[in-house]
Amino acid sequence: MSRSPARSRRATGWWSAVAEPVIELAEVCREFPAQPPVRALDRVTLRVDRGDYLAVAGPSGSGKSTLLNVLGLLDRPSSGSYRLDGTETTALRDGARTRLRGDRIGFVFQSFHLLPHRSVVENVMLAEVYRGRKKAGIKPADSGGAAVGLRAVKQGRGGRRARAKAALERVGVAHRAGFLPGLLSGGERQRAAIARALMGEPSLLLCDEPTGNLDSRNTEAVLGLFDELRGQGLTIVVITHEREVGARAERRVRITDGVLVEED
Ligand SMILES: Nc1ncnc2c1ncn2[C@@H]1O[C@H](COP(=O)(O)OP(=O)(O)OP(=O)(O)O)[C@@H](O)[C@H]1O
Repeated sequence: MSRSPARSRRATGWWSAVAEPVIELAEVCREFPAQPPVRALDRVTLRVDRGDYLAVAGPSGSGKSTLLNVLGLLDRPSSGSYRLDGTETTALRDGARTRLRGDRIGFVFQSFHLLPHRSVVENVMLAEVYRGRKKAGIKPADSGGAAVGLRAVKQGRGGRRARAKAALERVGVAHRAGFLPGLLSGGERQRAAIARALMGEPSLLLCDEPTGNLDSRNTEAVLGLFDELRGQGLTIVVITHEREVGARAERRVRITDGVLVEED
């Protein structure tokens, strides 16, 4: 589906004057070999603009994880086109896909995947190691917020710590930087995991049931954070079974048997 620039201007922020596509899926199919073959995504067409906040719902087995894997460049469509930030991804080699993923996409999962014996700030710092951004001379994508200056980047490991602290600041848990994850509440842990996802200033945050392990108060804190991040120009896609999470999103789509339909 294509969306008018006017519709995207509902979001606020300097970046929203012109709608700028981050995700463009066109007629994407993903089939898995089986007898008969499973069509987990069936001609999915979807455009998500910079600063959009999209919730994806659907019954078990409908194709949500497959969609997330395709959007996250963890899996390739069997056919169709996927442009991410203007780059056609389907024909890219594995190395280029990995680099694009590391530069542009942050992932948030239901279970926070924080290393229990590393402090919160070290967990966030590790994101850069895994992203292969150790040298980190790369200019962050222009999503505003906690971009740290070149001086910090040049400080090597110290720069990484400064960037991690800035990311923790951005999500409101800088005061827990030196703690082990086990001492944090569920909501604080998820915010730390979001800080880790924000390292490298991605343009797209892909979230799989991000509030599935949280009580209502912590869910509210994470949803408030998503609102803020979106206001800073981050694009957020959330897979969720939870009605209240879907209700907070600007747009909702539902997948049934691999077919994606936009809801009102
Ligand atoms: N690697 C695979 N090989 C074969 N079939 C697969 C594979 N991955 C997914 N499928 C099938 O594709 C369909 C969509 O699966 P998917 O995991 O995307 O659903 P989902 O909506 O995320 O489900 P859930 O909410 O239960 O996690 C299902 O029928 C599933 O069995």
